[in-house]
Amino acid sequence: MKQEFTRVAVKVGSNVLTRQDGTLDVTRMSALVDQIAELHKDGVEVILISSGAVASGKSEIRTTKKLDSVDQRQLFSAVGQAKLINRYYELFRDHNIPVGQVLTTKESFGTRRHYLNQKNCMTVMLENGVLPIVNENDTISVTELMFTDNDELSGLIASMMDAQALIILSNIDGIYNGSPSDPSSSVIREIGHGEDLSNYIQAGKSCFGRGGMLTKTNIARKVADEGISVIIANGKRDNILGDLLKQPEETVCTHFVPTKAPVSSVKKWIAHSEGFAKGELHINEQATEILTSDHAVSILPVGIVGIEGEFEKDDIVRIIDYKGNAIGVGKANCNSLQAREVMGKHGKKEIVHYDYLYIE
Ligand SMILES: Nc1ncnc2c1ncn2[C@@H]1O[C@H](COP(=O)(O)OP(=O)(O)O)[C@@H](O)[C@H]1O
Ligand SMILES: N[C@@H](CCC(=O)OP(=O)(O)O)C(=O)O
Repeated sequence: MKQEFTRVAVKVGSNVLTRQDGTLDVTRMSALVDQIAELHKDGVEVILISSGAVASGKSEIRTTKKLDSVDQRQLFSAVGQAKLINRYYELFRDHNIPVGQVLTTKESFGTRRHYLNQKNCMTVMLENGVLPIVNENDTISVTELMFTDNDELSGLIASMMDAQALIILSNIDGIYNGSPSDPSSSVIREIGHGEDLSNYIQAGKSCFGRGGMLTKTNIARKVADEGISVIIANGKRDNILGDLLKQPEETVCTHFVPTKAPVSSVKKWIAHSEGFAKGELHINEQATEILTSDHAVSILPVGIVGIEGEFEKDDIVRIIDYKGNAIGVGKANCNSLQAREVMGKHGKKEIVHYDYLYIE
């Protein structure tokens, strides 16, 4: 069945854009740009999340002394991102498509205000026919401030921009039900809600990639659970984007089937904000039971048995069940001092309202 998407996020991994010797594969880039331009002409809004800054900078610079990994990444990405965006600018210009660069950091998703600022920036670009090309700002994102990889970033962008589909292009046809190098394994074509893939995923990743298949599958599931179709496919195959959208049945890929439940914009933001949690709410067995059922409930002080960390009103807090497992995240309705005062008491206002709560 032909897919009728009007807004898609396309993520292109480092290894799709990089030749074996580490140089930028401009032929591949050009082929992908032609395909995206085709979608654009068909009226599909595309947001491109492109890796490749570090890899393309590496081949430009010869360092005289040995650099540590942070210095290398900062140096190569500073040079490489300029080269990458310049290439995209020229390639899209041949199709009369204006492009704009959006460089972001994990921190820029941490507060709702920053989040909405970024959303507004990309919305206004799309409204004016400008194709956003997004990457992490690798020059200033280091260690714990970094995204795991651009899969994580692409999930946030697809969710934030209410894309109907996220297409993750890697150097492999999809997720295999065994080692990809084993001839007896094959690509899993469809993955539904709650399917456990941990037995299939190997720890290895391609030589220029950062996260590997495990982060891809975790992100893919989370995004699909927000109602967005996620497709993992091979960006090195000719005309892959056109084939995925126009003849999906005949095109090899892994499709994470989206859940039907609509998810509000605030909940989508909260779902991806685990990394910004400032504190923890520990809840009792009864509260755990009701929160993990299908009921829409808020977290009341009476169900809280412990509070860790210091947080302000509107900060993100992690929800920990009575067995000590992290089961979700929410936006606190008060600061940690006020929460401690009412903890365990009946008849008090909720600490996390249902609309600002995401349980996995
Ligand atoms: N079950 C699996 N199916 C497919 N690929 C797998 C599997 N387990 C591990 N991988 C590895 O994951 C790699 C893709 O992830 P990654 O290197 O992060 O790519 P990218 O740079 O495109 O994000 C593949 O090249 C493959 O080596
Ligand atoms: N932001 C980095 C890419 C990070 C990365 O390697 O991501 P991925 O392609 O998902 O493995 C860059 O442009 O070099």
